[in-house]
Amino acid sequence: MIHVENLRKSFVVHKREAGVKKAIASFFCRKNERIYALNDISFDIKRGEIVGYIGPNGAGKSSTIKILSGILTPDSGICTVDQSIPWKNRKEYVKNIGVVFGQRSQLWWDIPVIDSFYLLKEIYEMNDTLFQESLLELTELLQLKDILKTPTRQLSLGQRMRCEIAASLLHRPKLLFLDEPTIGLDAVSKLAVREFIKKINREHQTTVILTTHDMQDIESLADRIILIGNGRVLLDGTLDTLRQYVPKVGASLDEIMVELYQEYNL
Ligand SMILES: Nc1ncnc2c1ncn2[C@@H]1O[C@H](COP(=O)(O)OP(=O)(O)OP(=O)(O)O)[C@@H](O)[C@H]1O
Repeated sequence: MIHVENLRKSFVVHKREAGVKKAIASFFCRKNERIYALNDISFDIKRGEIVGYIGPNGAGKSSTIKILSGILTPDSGICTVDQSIPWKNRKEYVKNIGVVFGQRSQLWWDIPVIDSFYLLKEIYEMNDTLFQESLLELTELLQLKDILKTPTRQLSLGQRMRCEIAASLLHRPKLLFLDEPTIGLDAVSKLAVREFIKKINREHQTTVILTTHDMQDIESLADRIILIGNGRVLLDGTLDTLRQYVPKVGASLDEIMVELYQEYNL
């Protein structure tokens, strides 16, 4: 379903120097530097998989998700999702994907959630029957009934995240990108989100790519883990593969990650 080969992405950033004098000098004479967010990433993902895409801060996880969802274009490399190139013909492409960025909202801030859903219906060009079916299913599964008429800005984080996930799935995409979907959620909301992800994967064979720093998300959801660091794939396997790398009896997944990051100098 997803084929990624030798993907590279760099950004040109303004180089800032420490100290007031150097900061003033660099204001008049800008020095730029190129940083490599993705440095040769390759992987394939099959339909129906739940993949945990993990790595330390700045590893390149969000950049990959942005390329896969067509928001960013890479410098070079191949990236296809069901034969489509994500950043080409985006209007059609987005009908097949759902995206949740835990740190950002795709809902309109000042209007009731249900109105955002109606706007998304138009954007995805959904027919009335499919929209009503989907809305009913998601409202029930994510317990949205009492919050649909509330403007997004008045929702708690947990309520908003349930609405974000519903918004990403209204048009029944085959592929779902979740970028830190449980960030800041309490234990009850985290469990509810995890259960919901398992359910839609099981019942609709939705392929899920999940980035998170919460190793319990990974433990509960991911069949497969792709660990990246400094824009490269460091490990691609199951949780057991990860555990075998650090054969320390009784080590938690967080401890294993710390050891791995140290081993790879991340
Ligand atoms: N728009 C941008 N302009 C400049 N640099 C960027 C931009 N987006 C990302 N980067 C840089 O690319 C690298 C990878 O960033 P990215 O956000 O993909 O990492 P990440 O693995 O998602 O990190 P985190 O876990 O902190 O969210 C970082 O060094 C980051 O500073």
